[in-house]
Amino acid sequence: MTDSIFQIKGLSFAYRRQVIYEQANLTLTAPGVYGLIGPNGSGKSTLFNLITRLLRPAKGMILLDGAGLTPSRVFASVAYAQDSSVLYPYLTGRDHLRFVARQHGAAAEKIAKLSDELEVTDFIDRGVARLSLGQKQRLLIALALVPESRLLLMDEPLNGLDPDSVIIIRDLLAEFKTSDQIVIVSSHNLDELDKVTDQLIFKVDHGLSLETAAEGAEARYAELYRHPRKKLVRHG
Ligand SMILES: Nc1ncnc2c1ncn2[C@@H]1O[C@H](COP(=O)(O)OP(=O)(O)OP(=O)(O)O)[C@@H](O)[C@H]1O
Repeated sequence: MTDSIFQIKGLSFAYRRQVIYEQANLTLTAPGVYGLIGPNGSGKSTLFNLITRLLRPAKGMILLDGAGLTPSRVFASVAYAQDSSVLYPYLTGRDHLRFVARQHGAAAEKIAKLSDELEVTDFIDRGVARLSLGQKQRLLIALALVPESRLLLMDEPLNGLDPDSVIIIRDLLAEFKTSDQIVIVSSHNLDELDKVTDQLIFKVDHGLSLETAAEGAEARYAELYRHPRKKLVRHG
């Protein structure tokens, strides 16, 4: 019997010879918002792809509420706001939202509510190919929120967002602090992460480390990853 609600046990994964995870472990015991932090290319998107089974681990288990994440459990319990390449360029935002709502048996009013909250209503009937990066980003987040999944993964949700949109997402994430959903958000915007959570998951070496960074995400980031600047050699 375990009191973990989300657990990664002995996860190993490599792209050919590039090891990304080696015996990585992570245990989350409470719902809420968690920041996922690591430098470019360290393996954050890879982790989301492993959780959602878009990639298969070489070793290890990923458990949600004590049970392994099979494809049908991923469909039922995990929402993934990936990058905008998953959108169909010739379909509109409304087409996407209706499709996801139908797949998950969500009510039509949900689409209107989320469109309103994420301010996608103005461009909801426009083809995705004609949307800006920030508009696509807001649509992706609205899509991920349709099923009210137990586990919500957001890969760089603040990418390309203007300050107003950042505030919308920040307010939205704040609401998850008290819900029974588990939200894992990867972001390089450490100031924004600090505003929504102090529960941070750092990619360290080939593992994961859950910490409450009392001194803030940026200070901890510097300790973990920043290399001392090379001194400039002056000639002459
Ligand atoms: N399909 C793939 N085939 C081979 N290598 C890959 C593949 N996808 C990612 N990688 C490599 O794996 C490493 C981890 O990539 P990943 O996209 O998970 O990092 P990330 O932490 O999400 O990066 P970023 O912060 O830049 O988004 C990188 O070195 C990347 O080049």
